[in-house]
Amino acid sequence: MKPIIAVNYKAYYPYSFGENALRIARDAKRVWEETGVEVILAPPFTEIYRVLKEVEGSGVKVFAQHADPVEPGAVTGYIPVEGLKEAGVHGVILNHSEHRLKIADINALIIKARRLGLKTLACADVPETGAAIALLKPDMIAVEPPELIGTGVSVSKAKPEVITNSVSMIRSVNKEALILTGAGITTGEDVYQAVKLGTIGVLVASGIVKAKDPYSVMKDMALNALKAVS
Ligand SMILES: O=C[C@H](O)COP(=O)(O)O
Repeated sequence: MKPIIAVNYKAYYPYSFGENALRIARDAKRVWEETGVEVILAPPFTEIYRVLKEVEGSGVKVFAQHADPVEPGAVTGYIPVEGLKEAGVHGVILNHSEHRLKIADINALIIKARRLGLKTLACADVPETGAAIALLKPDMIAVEPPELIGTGVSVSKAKPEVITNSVSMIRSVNKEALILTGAGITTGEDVYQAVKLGTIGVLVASGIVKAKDPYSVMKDMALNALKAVS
């Protein structure tokens, strides 16, 4: 199975927006072409259109960072899944630590996304919530200890037990979901360890989005992920 590098742009300024957002998209396309690793980009809502255009024709997938548990209609400022589908994304991140959802809403959003043909990447803070969310059958689950997010101290090195426990707890209730991890991942070595510990890839933000050369970081992560699965 191909390893996955999922890049959450978050809303870093100026890194996540405008020309910078496009640069990361071009870099991702190059990494996908050169390594065949599955690359997922999650730009801010404002950048979805141009990032999608930039990666068109490649294997790079574009996800939204969030969807609101609302039906389309008089819901000013909210983003229903139907709107994301129209925007052309391939999938959506749900329940990120910085944008949490109630479990009932995660369930409803996963069901709706599936009906509309969108993939779901659901996040959890600890292995136990990862297993609870696994019962809802998202396509992917990323377990990320919130205290390590954005620190540059990787979950693979600081809390490897979070990864191994996540894998065993999630697998006890769901044999199919793709398991990712994240928080503080900055190097290829971090990715190598995460995959060796049982995941199929990582969800990364600052280590790529704020890097001087996002291409080199992404490429190193992709090559290490491949080395770990071989
Ligand atoms: O969605 C990504 C995670 O929150 C990890 O963020 P980070 O790579 O900046 O630690």
